[in-house]
Amino acid sequence: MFSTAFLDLPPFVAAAGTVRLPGSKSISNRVLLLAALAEGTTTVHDLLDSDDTRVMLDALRALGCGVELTTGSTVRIHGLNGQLHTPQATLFLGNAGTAMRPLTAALSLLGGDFELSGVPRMHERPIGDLVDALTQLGCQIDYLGNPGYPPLRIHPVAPAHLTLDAPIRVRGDVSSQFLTALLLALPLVAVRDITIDVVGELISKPYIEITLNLLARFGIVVQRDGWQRFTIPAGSRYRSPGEIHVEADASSASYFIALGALAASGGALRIEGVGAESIQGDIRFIEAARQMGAHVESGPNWLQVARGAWPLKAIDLDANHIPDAAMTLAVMALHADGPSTLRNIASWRVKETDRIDAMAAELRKLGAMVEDGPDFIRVHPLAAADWRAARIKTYDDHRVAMCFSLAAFNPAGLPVRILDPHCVAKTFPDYFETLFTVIDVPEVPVICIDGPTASGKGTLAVEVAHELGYHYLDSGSLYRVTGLATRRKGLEPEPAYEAEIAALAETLPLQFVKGKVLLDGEDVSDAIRTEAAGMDASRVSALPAVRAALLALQKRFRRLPGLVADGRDMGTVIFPEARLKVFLTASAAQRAERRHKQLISKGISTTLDSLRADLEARDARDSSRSVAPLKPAQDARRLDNSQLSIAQSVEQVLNWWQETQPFKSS
Ligand SMILES: Nc1ncnc2c1ncn2[C@@H]1O[C@H](COP(=O)(O)OP(=O)(O)OP(=O)(O)O)[C@@H](O)[C@H]1O
Ligand SMILES: Nc1ccn([C@@H]2O[C@H](COP(=O)(O)O)[C@@H](O)[C@H]2O)c(=O)n1
Repeated sequence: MFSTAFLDLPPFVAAAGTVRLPGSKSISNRVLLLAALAEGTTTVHDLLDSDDTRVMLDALRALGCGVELTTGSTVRIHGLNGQLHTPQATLFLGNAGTAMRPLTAALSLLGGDFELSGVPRMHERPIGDLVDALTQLGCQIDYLGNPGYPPLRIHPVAPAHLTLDAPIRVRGDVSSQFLTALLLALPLVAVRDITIDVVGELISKPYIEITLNLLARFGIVVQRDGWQRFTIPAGSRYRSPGEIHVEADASSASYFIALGALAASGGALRIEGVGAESIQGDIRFIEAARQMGAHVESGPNWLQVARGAWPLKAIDLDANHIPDAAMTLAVMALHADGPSTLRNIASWRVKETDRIDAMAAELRKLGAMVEDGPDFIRVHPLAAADWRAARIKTYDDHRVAMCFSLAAFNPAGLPVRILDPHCVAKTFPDYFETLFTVIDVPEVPVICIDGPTASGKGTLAVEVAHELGYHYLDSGSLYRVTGLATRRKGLEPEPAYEAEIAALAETLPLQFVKGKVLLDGEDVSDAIRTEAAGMDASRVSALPAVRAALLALQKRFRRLPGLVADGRDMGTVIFPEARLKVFLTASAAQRAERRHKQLISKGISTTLDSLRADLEARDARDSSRSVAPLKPAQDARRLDNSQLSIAQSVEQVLNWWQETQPFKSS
């Protein structure tokens, strides 16, 4: 997961391969609540691990429900059998509508004292229609902030005081989650038939189908009369199915379906975990994608997508049945043969953010012409010359972030910057990592930082990599480990043993794990950091065959979203095409002093004079060797950090990097 302030996506040219998607958020949170209310233990497999499921699990624990995390995505829930062990709790539900709405209904009926709150955006998401419906029943709920919105206080009500004989009326035209909440909760008190009447045209019907389907898995068979009336039969009781598997998220599939439809070549994109027989309404995104020209094949548990028509065909769609996935169509529409209109999407305005406003604003940043209204958005195609490199604001909305990652696929070959990429944690924490496994880019960005010993290259490179979310290559550690392996083999780091040492380097059993360097499984991080090890590294690094042996390994570090590499020849030999090369220096006196402090802090005793002599000798050898000598690349930017703090050096390099990017004016 990327927790950086932004993530830059280089332009995509192709996509191919296989992705396995995380579990559906809608199914995960419904299943968790049903399992908690049911009698018996439910083992939930393939549960989504995300912000929204975590708040639901925390809430269930706070309510006294037994939650056992077994393997990574399997959870065992010990059901409460409709009886609360803890009839008092304060629950923080983040921005999870799939937790806030059903828990409000269930806790109002279970009897107890509860306070439910969330992040500020949750307090702007309406819940009044659900509270009104529950109040008709006799539940007692107070608004602790603005009327009609969380936070809420729920007071205990005895079941005998609930009015269950008249139909409960609930609005269906703002959010289908209100009806879902009632359907999930009312079996708790079904001593007689309970009828729910939907007022207004029910939106997002497929989500209600998921609810009914899952209720049936837990023993509750709801009678449905069209989409206006639902009856929970008297005597309904939740019974655990024992084991239940969560399908992969069909809305998340939409980004990869779109990618397959957009990618020019590279073969098909296969999506595993969800298929044509999914119970999720958003699977119907496939129909819309096909309408736009995507070539989609499907099986029970997989999808395979390739580009069909190109440009894509413009679409005019009532997207009420696929509200979440339809956002992806808005980005695909940039590549269509005319304006595309998505209608009947008023619910976008009350989601994680006002999604109509958000999509329109960010599409305009890319250069697109967009029209929008209370319940529609119309997106005009974008010609290659009109695309702009944009910084995409994500509004703490996972779907905005994921949709706009697709803007990195554009005919102008422009990158896209996604601000606050961490918001994908709501439903797909590893979204970007998954994306990077299937896309092809013309150039993975690299920043090279070369310079003499103890100039601060490693410190600077690690910080810059951290800020950008890039990978990091400490190339010196490869020579250091080679030097150590040489000694352990009883060899001298001398030209006489060049072939043997190169053979060692070629097959180093080396791993980098959580900042540690492992040689054949042994943590050698400290052993390679002594000055003697540095000197051995310098000796082996002067051997041409050793340098050649380590070449391919270093190049393999260049992976998306980018790399910061430090060493002596990063800019001159390993990545000569890098857009930013920094040659970092500091006076010998400063460097010796820094290294002295560094070693003393690690409990290694040494003297300033000997250190300075050692580092000067090492620099002299590194600069004078015949292959890949230490020297600035012709196009390197020089940075003398003798008088700079680490933070100032980092800022300078990030500013230089910024200058190489086309985001300035957006
Ligand atoms: N700008 C700076 N100001 C003060 N101290 C710094 C600065 N940059 C780095 N240092 C400190 O100098 C020491 C050496 O830095 P670092 O290990 O990053 O150097 P290096 O160039 O990677 O060394 P080597 O080439 O030997 O691996 C560290 O203790 C680090 O905290
Ligand atoms: N790209 C590189 C990196 C390092 N070396 C040699 O390894 C020695 C140790 O490197 P540190 O950065 O960890 O101090 C260094 O003195 C160089 O001789 C190299 O040749 N090329």
